[in-house]
Amino acid sequence: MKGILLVNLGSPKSTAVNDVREYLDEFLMDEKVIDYRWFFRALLVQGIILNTRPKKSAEAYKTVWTDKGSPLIVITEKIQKKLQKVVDVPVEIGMRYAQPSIEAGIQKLVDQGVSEIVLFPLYPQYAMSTTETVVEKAEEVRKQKFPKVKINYIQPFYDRDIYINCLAESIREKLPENFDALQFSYHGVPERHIYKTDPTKTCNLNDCCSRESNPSHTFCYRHQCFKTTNLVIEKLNLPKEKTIVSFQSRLGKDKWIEPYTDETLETIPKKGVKNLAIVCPAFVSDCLETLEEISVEGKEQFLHGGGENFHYIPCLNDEDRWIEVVKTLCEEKLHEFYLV
Ligand SMILES: C=CC1=C(C)c2cc3[nH]c(cc4nc(cc5[nH]c(cc1n2)c(C)c5CCC(=O)O)C(CCC(=O)O)=C4C)c(C)c3C=C
Ligand SMILES: [Fe+2]
Ligand SMILES: [Fe+2]
Repeated sequence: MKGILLVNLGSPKSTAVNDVREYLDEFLMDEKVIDYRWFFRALLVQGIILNTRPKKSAEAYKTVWTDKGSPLIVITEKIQKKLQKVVDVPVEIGMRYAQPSIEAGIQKLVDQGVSEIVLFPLYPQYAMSTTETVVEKAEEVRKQKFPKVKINYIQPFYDRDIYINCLAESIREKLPENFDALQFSYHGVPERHIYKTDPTKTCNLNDCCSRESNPSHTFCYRHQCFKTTNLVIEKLNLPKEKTIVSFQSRLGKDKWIEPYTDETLETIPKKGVKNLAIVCPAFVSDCLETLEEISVEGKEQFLHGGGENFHYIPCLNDEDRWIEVVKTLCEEKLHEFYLV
């Protein structure tokens, strides 16, 4: 029997500082996220970051937390429930970090008689710190705990027509009547991650990422963000000069991919952008990084820089048109089980 596992990043189990610390410890000690050798990673994460960040992050989580828990998990559960209504195989969720874990999700499917799983990492663009770590973790769990189970992974869908149409329509509906620019703010990654995962060693992180084709693009997160943006802009018929791409959520002292969202928000009002619409297409569900970092902090940065109107466009969340896309992508992979 077949089943579907939707995998998202995960959140702390509560906004208590200790729970946030435990979550950040698991997340940041993942060598696909902070890719230093164990000793240096432990020194940075456990010796420095975990001394101060959990308190600050817990405060931020408190501002977005709902009665039912973290927005990211609540929304992923809503996607699961809606998808379950339109497909005829069991659907479960698993988080890369904290609970409900990937292992718990697979166990629930196995308990329902599933032996062939379509696993959907809920990230449109490929990154070592998202897609790759999910696949690695799921394979580790499968080999250790469920050796008889087969898993088929859904690939990044950043340029798929069905996804682009869905994202463009969702943005179109929510765009305010008057805006000077539409900003696409993607989660950032350290530059080093892109060089590391580029098997062709051809990406220079400059104009290369915006070229139409280059062998490095399959694993270039920066290119995939540009591509999603360009395809959406085309669908929306927007002039390119009216759009901005930037990368948010930097952590630590390394160089991250540019341009940075916070700096952009502070400077664009001086260049004439007073009315801004902003969307975050690296996230399929709203979460701390969109609801707090962009909607609250980002808005302050923009207004502080001289901006007048800041309009945040929510993620796809559990919109029906997005559930249709999830269904189609899952069904494609479910069918592949019949072909092998
Ligand atoms: C959308 C894709 C994501 C990428 C790429 C990504 C890379 C990445 N993130 C960190 C550090 C942190 N990220 C945090 C939160 C967070 N990150 C993503 C997604 C991506 N991260 C999401 C969906 C969330 C929100 C989780 C939630 O519960 O709502 C955090 C925790 C919050 C905080 O303290 O600010 C950290 C830390 C790194 C280092 C990284 C790439 C190397
Ligand atoms: Fe992150
Ligand atoms: Fe690139």
